[in-house]
Amino acid sequence: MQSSLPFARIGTRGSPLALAQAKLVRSLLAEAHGVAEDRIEIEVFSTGGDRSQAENTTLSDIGGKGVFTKEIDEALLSGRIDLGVHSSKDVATGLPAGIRLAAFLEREDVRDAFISVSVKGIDNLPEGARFGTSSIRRAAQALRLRPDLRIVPFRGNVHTRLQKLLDGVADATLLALAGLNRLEEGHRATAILDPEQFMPAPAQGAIGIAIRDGDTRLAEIVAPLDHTPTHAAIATERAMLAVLDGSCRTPVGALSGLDDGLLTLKGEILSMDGQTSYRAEARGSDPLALGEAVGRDLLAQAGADFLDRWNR
Ligand SMILES: NCc1[nH]cc(CCC(=O)O)c1CC(=O)O
Repeated sequence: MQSSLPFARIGTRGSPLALAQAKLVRSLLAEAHGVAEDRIEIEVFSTGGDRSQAENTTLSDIGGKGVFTKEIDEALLSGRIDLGVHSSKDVATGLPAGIRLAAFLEREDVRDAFISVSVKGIDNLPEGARFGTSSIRRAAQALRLRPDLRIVPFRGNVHTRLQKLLDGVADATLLALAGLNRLEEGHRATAILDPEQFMPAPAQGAIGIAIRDGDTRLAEIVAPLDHTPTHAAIATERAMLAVLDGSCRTPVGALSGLDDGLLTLKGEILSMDGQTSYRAEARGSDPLALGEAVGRDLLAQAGADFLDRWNR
């Protein structure tokens, strides 16, 4: 009888990437606790972000925080599920009260991949080529190098975007190598971009697990899955983002690392057209303090009203 009770219920979005990530968490949890996988349930939620993709509106149209997590957050708070499994970069810096990102799996490759069916790299794109992305960061970083590119909105899940390329909707796109790898599509990358030049999104490549804050049973369940260096890296990148924002209307890149036991963080903000950008970097032992320091340095360089000046 006892063994048929669910051990834990996971909430996730329904995209192939989200499901692959939820299944990975399920198998790691089953292994860590010696329970059968079928005692860990996966419940799929459609979020505002998913619906906007289907309707082909933009994320800024629907706006608001937690567009990829709201429904999962609510199910977590109501007790319907125990764990929310997310791509950390899709989780707003201001989580609802009562929810906490408690564990992060070891980070996948943090870099962006360049994908094209016609050319080997961004430099080889012909004048005025169509660059498919709905990420304001990727658009700004591409336009910085190639102001002639025409940005084409490119939403939908990873497979949809790859198919759009094959269909000739755009000449090239950028995708997170992490997502491609988790879908066993890493071979689709035409080139892997230098993360110093194309700084990834804060928290890119890391699966995060949300729990109810203060629920010690849940904290114990996820603790064995937490990868300490990834946790520190995501904490510092998200702390930087929180200072800057957290408007999804500002192109922001982050790159953290470890150097001689100290955490390092580089951050970048760009104007929408990529023609103005600021960088800051620092090192430290406290992830939150480091992220806040780099974020404040960027704000000071750009001027706190940079959002209005750049993006009007
Ligand atoms: N916004 C969509 C999204 N959220 C997380 C990933 C990739 C996986 C990750 O960064 O963990 C992607 C797709 C992409 O940017 O290519």
